[in-house]
Amino acid sequence: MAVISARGLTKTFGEVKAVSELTFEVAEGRITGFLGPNGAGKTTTLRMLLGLIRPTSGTALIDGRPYRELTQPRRVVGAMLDADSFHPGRTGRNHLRVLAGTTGVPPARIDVVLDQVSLTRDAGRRVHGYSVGMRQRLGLASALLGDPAVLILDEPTNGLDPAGVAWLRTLLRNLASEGRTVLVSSHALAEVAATVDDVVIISGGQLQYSGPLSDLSHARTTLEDSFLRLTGSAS
Ligand SMILES: Nc1ncnc2c1ncn2[C@@H]1O[C@H](COP(=O)(O)OP(=O)(O)OP(=O)(O)O)[C@@H](O)[C@H]1O
Repeated sequence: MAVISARGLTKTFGEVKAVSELTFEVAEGRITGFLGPNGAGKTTTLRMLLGLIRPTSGTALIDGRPYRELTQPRRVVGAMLDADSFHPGRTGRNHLRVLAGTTGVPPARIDVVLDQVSLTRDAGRRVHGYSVGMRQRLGLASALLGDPAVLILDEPTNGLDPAGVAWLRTLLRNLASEGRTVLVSSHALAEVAATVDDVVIISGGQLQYSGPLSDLSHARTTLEDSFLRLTGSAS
């Protein structure tokens, strides 16, 4: 059974059909890139997977159940959608402490995830003084706090410097090799090509491709070539 599965997933906002009849699966133990041009419907899809908005029709399942029906959702799924949603007056460590308290995660996990994202040294600083990359790392730490089997990350490389991007690539690979399911949306196609096993590409809310990266990009065709062709965005 696929760990993440979308079946006929559709969302309309008034006149706008943001996501249309989307069907795809995301396998465990692999990194899957979720790609599409601006406005393609990626964030809307991720928000439906995470139970933040209700599909107009179709289903979004994690471990065979809608997110809202998972008994301990934070322990099953770690998500990073908006890395800028922290209380600015809290320190990084306090943010994680509050999150651990509300989600029933053992406090001992706080030091583990701070170390995992290399934020231990800055954990006592208030978030309003954090750089963009440090906020991204805190977002990742929050996603990892419940030691989840599934990670859903929206643009996690945003604001990371080149060393940070390389670090994230290794982190995601390690998480996948532990058997976790990793779904990552991104516009950074060269980085995606260097990181993922599978890709799901959408455009105009509709599925354009779902499958192994190796079927899309090879010696003469880059992921960017395929993306531009599949999404009709070639100029
Ligand atoms: N709450 C909302 N109300 C109205 N329209 C919305 C809402 N959320 C998203 N949309 C519309 O749905 C479409 C898909 O938006 P979405 O944010 O999912 O795209 P995206 O692929 O994540 O884009 P980007 O790469 O620019 O972040 C867009 O036309 C957007 O304007």
